[in-house]
Amino acid sequence: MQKAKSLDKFSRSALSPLMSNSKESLGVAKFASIGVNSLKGGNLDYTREKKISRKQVRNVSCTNLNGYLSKAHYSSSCTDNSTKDLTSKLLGRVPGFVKIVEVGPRDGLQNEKNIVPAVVKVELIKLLVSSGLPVVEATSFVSPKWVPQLADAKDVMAAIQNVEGARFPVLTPNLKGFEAAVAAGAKEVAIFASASESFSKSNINCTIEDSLIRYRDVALAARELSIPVRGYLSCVVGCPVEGMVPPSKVAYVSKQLYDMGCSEISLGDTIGVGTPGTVIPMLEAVLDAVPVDKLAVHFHDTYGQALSNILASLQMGISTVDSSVSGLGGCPYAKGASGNVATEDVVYMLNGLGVRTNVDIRKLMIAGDFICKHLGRTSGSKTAIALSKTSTANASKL
Ligand SMILES: CC(C)(COP(=O)([O-])OP(=O)([O-])OC[C@H]1O[C@@H](n2cnc3c(N)ncnc32)[C@H](O)[C@@H]1OP(=O)([O-])[O-])[C@@H](O)C(=O)NCCC(=O)NCCSC(=O)C[C@@](C)(O)CC(=O)[O-]
Repeated sequence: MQKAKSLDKFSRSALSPLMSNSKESLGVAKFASIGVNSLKGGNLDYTREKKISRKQVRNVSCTNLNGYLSKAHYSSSCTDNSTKDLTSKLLGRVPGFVKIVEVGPRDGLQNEKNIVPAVVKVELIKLLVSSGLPVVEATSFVSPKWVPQLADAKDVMAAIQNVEGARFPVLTPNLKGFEAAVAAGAKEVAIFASASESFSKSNINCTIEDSLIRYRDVALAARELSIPVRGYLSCVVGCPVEGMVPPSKVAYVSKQLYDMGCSEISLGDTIGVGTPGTVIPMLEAVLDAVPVDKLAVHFHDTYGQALSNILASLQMGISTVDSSVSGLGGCPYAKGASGNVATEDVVYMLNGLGVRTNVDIRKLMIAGDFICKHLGRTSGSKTAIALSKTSTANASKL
């Protein structure tokens, strides 16, 4: 029901102007080419399009980049009615507010070979919180033999007990981890299943069904303490071993996580192979099983597709997006997995769409700068790189 409603609205508002048949999954691939052709072919007058662009550029230049950094450059500044119509047709379902779940301190660092001292992790968390991020995943209570980088989970949690302004969920793979997390002061936890058998085995050393049995125990224990549980689902479009993962499998495991009481289910493209052509059919299937307001998306950016996939997800009504500052990240048990989509890039896109996040991109860049300096590498965020090159005069106005 939920999906029918959401997709109906989705295809009417977002896809229908560009798709010949929104019922066909394959149409998604057509979507791009039909869209481009019709725009080029005369549905939109090319000259007028150029004028609009110039006007937008004027608007942007007179606000010294602020149009791109803090508000929609389309919404208030653009007065052309037909452009507004097209914009609202294409972006009509994009929510007005998106909750960003920052996973940098956990997903971003778990794959780092050199141990990052707890004090650096704590400072990173504090900087991220001060940028306005509402949720910062702090660490994992997993086996230190499996993920040595996060063996200091207890110390990190102890140091952020008095940090206010954000929630700090932590990963717990089993009851042992859950109990340790609660003892360390965690008020929210996350469990992590997979839609691929091979990945389940390599990441948590058990089958999908066995992991669900374990996670039901964790969910039950959490319910008794009124602790919210987020459910991650990995490999939602592709697995490093099995290749393509069928949407029906993703929908099945999502439903299991939802039924055991997960307050949110985060759909992870663990190895970043998805495109809107595979992500949309996957989301269609999941929306059959789980209400849209319980879903989050978690894209790695291996093939540079993360922002397109996020936009498609927003157009389908999803309003929670995971990302990692400076694009840090990767899963030690997913061969080929690269960094998460960079939080700075997500915030920049959302600002451009007029979507609120309450995140201050300048402060976010300070957090990114801090951790990149510590790791001795350049940022994986195109936005951070571009903005750091703007003149000091402009940067001070961000
Ligand atoms: C699940 C296990 C523990 C099974 O690992 P196992 O070896 O099958 O577990 P076991 O029960 O046989 O225990 C082995 C040892 O680990 C200990 N142990 C057992 N549990 C814990 C615990 N919670 N905390 C601390 N220690 C623990 C246990 O006490 C024992 O210690 P020993 O007797 O050998 O000294 C292991 O496979 C594990 O820790 N896996 C975690 C892997 C991981 O963290 N992966 C990355 C996160 S998932 C991800 O990144 C994807 C995501 C979420 O970002 C979304 C996406 O992008 O797709």
